[in-house]
Amino acid sequence: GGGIVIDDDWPGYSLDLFSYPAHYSGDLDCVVVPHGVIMDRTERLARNIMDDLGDHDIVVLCVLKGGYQFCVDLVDKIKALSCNSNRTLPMRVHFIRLKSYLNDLSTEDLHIVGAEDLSFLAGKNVLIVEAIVGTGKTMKALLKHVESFSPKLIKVAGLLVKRVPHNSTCLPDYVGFEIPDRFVVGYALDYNEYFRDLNHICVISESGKTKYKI
Ligand SMILES: Oc1ncnc2c1N=NC2
Repeated sequence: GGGIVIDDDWPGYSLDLFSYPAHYSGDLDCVVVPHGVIMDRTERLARNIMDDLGDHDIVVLCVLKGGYQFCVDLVDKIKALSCNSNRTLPMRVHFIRLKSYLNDLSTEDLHIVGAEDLSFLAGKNVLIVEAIVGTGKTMKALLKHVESFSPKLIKVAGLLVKRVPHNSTCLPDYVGFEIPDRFVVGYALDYNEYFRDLNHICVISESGKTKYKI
């Protein structure tokens, strides 16, 4: 399923109801997903993942940069489950870099850095962890690349899935939230490298886009 569905016409939470860095005041419109809700949803995703993949070595493939916070928290939740159950398994984490955004526009060229040799994936359960899936183009290219190293199976965990026009069918296997097609920042999601130090997932304001435009 698509996780927690946030409708297009939902106005979001007022920033006055939450704590957030003072240096971003005026740069954000609203809070879409508060940090606490992200953590609770991630805890349940961890259980679903363990139910499906918990029988064989897992290699987590963290897609940087935006995915690092979700990956840290998801791996922590999986570890917590592992040490409380007799069914434990070694889990490795590998980091790859996808760069495909300048300002808030997706650029055509997708280059995968740090994924040159993934031969250690052969025969493993691979969990690709990505913060946000839009058109699915990036995800599709990455899946094709990972498949070429013949893993035992590949699953994808996406914290956010954006409802975008002509989005490709490839939806993550584990979805945190389905959100409207608006540019969000926070929880390691950036706009020109800013807002990664924001805990909540928020919609950037027009003045914020102007302020940090490259
Ligand atoms: O909304 C977004 N915010 C940050 N980064 C990305 C987004 N969509 N694709 C990449």
